[in-house]
Amino acid sequence: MANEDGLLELREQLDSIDNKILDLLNNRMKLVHKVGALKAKSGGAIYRPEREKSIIDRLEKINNEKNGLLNRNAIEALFLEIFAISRNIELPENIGYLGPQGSFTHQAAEARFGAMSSYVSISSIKGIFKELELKKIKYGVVPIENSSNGIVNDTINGFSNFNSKIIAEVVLNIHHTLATTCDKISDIKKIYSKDIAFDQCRKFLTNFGLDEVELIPVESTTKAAKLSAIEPNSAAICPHVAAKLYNLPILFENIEDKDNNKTRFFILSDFENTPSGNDKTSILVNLPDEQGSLVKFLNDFNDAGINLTKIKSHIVEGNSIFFIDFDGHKDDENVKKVLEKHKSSIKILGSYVKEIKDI
Ligand SMILES: C=C(O[C@@H]1C=C(C(=O)O)C=C[C@H]1O)C(=O)O
Repeated sequence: MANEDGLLELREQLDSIDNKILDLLNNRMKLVHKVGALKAKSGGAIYRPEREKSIIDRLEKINNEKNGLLNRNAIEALFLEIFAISRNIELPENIGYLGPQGSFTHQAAEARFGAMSSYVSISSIKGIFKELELKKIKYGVVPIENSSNGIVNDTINGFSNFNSKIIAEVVLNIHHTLATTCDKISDIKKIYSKDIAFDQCRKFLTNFGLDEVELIPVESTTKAAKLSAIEPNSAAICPHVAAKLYNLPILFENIEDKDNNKTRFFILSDFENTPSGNDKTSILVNLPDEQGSLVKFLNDFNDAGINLTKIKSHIVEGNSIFFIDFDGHKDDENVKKVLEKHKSSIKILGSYVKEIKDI
């Protein structure tokens, strides 16, 4: 009983702290509302990733100085949700993601825009670029590359044909699950998934004798979960969110062969970020078909002290183009000069806060 009394007392203290947190959050939302009104007057962007990053950096620093119990991940999880709710109070805006519902892109969108936002599932990457251009959505979330399968061609094509800007990147660890209503692995007679996911889970399938059962490729892992949920003796290889969506029990988690399977996503919109001090820039480059043109181009970056972090070649309508990432913001003095010199062969896709995780 003495213990129980102690519990009641602690719970009273927690209740009183929660009441204060609620009051503080409401005060914060009142200020956010005023920021929204100012932005409405000036036409300023609602989502300011560089400001959000600087808030999280500041809070992490204070937390560490005070030996707080929270780590960066916890601070980020709490505050990204607060920011997402704040943005909805400033102005609710639609977010389009490459669907279907429960896809990894949906998961990436939720990681940045939180639970309260209004999401639209769009069935193709081109469709996302189109909806952005028509202003039917304010933000679009698309995959750009995966550590096992490389660059996503449809996204590069979208950048060549449309003018949306990259305003943020999100890197997700990709985990697959084996989800099924079967109690035993030996009851599974067929498995639904996307062909890429079968490839990424080969070892697991062989080790559990599942390479002999029928593997049925479908267009999405969400569809795989949906089909398996209603079909006895079947299973799905799908993300956690997709299994949850169809109440499909998860038999095994993290069944992918490589445990560092990551996908990088871009958040697209119609505005440009101001520098945050820790940015990356992405460009598309279409160089003249002459000897040494790529070497000369890259040398100019080197001479300006710019660190190139990625270069991938890609074919668009028979032309070879390069997708390049480098450290820095397009408005940094050294970057500006190089971009200006090559402006006829470059398309700037956006400058955005660099994610800590990389692929
Ligand atoms: C309130 C603002 O708008 C948004 C919400 C933020 C917040 O809740 O702190 C921060 C940046 C913006 O994404 C702002 O720009 O200051």
